[in-house]
Amino acid sequence: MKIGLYFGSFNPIHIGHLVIANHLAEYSDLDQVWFVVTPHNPFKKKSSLLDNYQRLEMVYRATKDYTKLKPSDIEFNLSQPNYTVNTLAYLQEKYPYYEFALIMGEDNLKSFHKWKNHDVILENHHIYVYPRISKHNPDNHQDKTQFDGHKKIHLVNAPIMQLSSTFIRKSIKAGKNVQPMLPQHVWEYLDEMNFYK
Ligand SMILES: Nc1ncnc2c1ncn2[C@@H]1O[C@H](COP(=O)(O)OP(=O)(O)OP(=O)(O)O)[C@@H](O)[C@H]1O
Ligand SMILES: O=C(O)c1ccc[n+]([C@@H]2O[C@H](COP(=O)([O-])O)[C@@H](O)[C@H]2O)c1
Repeated sequence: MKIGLYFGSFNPIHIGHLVIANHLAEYSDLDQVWFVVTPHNPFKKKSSLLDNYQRLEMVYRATKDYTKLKPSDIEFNLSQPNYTVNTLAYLQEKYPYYEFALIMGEDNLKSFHKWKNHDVILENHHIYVYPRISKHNPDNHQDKTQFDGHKKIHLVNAPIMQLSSTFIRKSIKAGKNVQPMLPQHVWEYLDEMNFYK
């Protein structure tokens, strides 16, 4: 079975994440997509981050109606900050019969050379890259990366979703209605818990 791993803070998970994951589960050779909730992204500050289990709960609620999409708390008990190479090694040992691939936006591919042991990741795993307009490159002219044409990197024609968790958090704080940007069950939970206000 081929599993695509979609790593993120998911603070909160939004419909952009869900559309991408569903596209990969339905239109690529991946059998399932796992949302791996990262306790601490090595490149991000921890402030404004909700508790791990609250972010996991939102991912659980967002995915419970989709058989091919699953939440994963695998990084909660691994050492922090969470380096993807370590998580992949742990998962491969725990599930030796599964084939794990990475899912990332093309903006992330541009900084992939800075990830810990990225060469080891590429040696052992395929990466599915979907189009994404970078905050730093809004015209989206295609910068070359050292990974262009790499045989383990697969470009996927998923829709471009211009949403971010940061935008949603700021909007909630400013009293805006964010309901259409979130899966319904996530919005209900978030509203009930008064998150990000
Ligand atoms: N609108 C989107 N379309 C496609 N991919 C996205 C979108 N938003 C986030 N991602 C990607 O999903 C993964 C998890 O996202 P993450 O939890 O960091 O969300 P985010 O919306 O970018 O968060 P934040 O605004 O808090 O930095 C990352 O690989 C990120 O690049
Ligand atoms: O392993 C690394 O060195 C590494 C560096 C930066 C990011 N990551 C992973 O990539 C995920 C998405 O990153 P981001 O910055 O787009 O939220 C994040 O949740 C981490 O799991 C991993």
